Amino acid sequence: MLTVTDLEKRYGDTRAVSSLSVTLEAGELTVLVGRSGAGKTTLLRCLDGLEGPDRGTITLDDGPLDSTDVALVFQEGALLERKSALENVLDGGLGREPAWRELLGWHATDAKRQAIERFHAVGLGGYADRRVGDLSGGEKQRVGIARALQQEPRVLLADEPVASLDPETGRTVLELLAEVVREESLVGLVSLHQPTLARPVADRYLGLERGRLVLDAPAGDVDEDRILEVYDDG
Ligand SMILES: Nc1ncnc2c1ncn2[C@@H]1O[C@H](COP(=O)(O)OP(=O)(O)OP(=O)(O)O)[C@@H](O)[C@H]1O
Repeated sequence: MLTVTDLEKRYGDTRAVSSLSVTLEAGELTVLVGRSGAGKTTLLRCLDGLEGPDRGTITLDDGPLDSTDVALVFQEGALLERKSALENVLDGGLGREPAWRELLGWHATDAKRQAIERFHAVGLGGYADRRVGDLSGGEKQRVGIARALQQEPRVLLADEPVASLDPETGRTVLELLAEVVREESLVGLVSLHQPTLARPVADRYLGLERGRLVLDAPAGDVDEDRILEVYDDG
């Protein structure tokens, strides 16, 4: 269980995240919605430890959240296009290997075996040696998810992971995220600009308006109009 209490992050006079408290359960995929500038990325960056909050606490199962427990999937996968899919996934786990291996870019046999298993888990069996630059957007995003899983996180975050994909491909990537969150019992939080795409797989919706949490409800209790209201903060 991930617990955020009274979180605040300011940039100058802008309160990007303001007095935010929320609890997210392991094994659930939560979808984070809100207009551009509402604070979604800032919240994800605070959870990933990329930003230090100005106030508030973040705990995982009652202990302080360690950034090594968190993996973030980026919009374009943030992969190295010239490297193979396998190398990209292995790089995801580097923080877990000894520093000398990290320096030399050598990977343990176990890590390679795990990475190959992850290719199958994300529906890319046989793609390990393919150059990432030659993959489609949806395939890259699957590699991005495999790379995040290679970090063996307890919290899986994704910032607009399907923004550049067509709706059908986006839907299948969201299904994959939901599947790994459930199977590996991760805390899953995904920001999206197409919230209804996630309807079949979302367990919970959070809505942000100018940094404040204005929606926090199980997906079954939230209809489309309620979600769209979050975007209507004129
Ligand atoms: N590094 C920064 N320096 C200054 N202001 C920032 C910085 N990062 C974000 N902000 C501001 O904080 C607010 C929240 O931005 P954030 O990127 O978190 O929103 P968002 O909901 O993720 O938007 P989008 O959907 O467009 O990605 C915005 O007003 C933004 O301009």
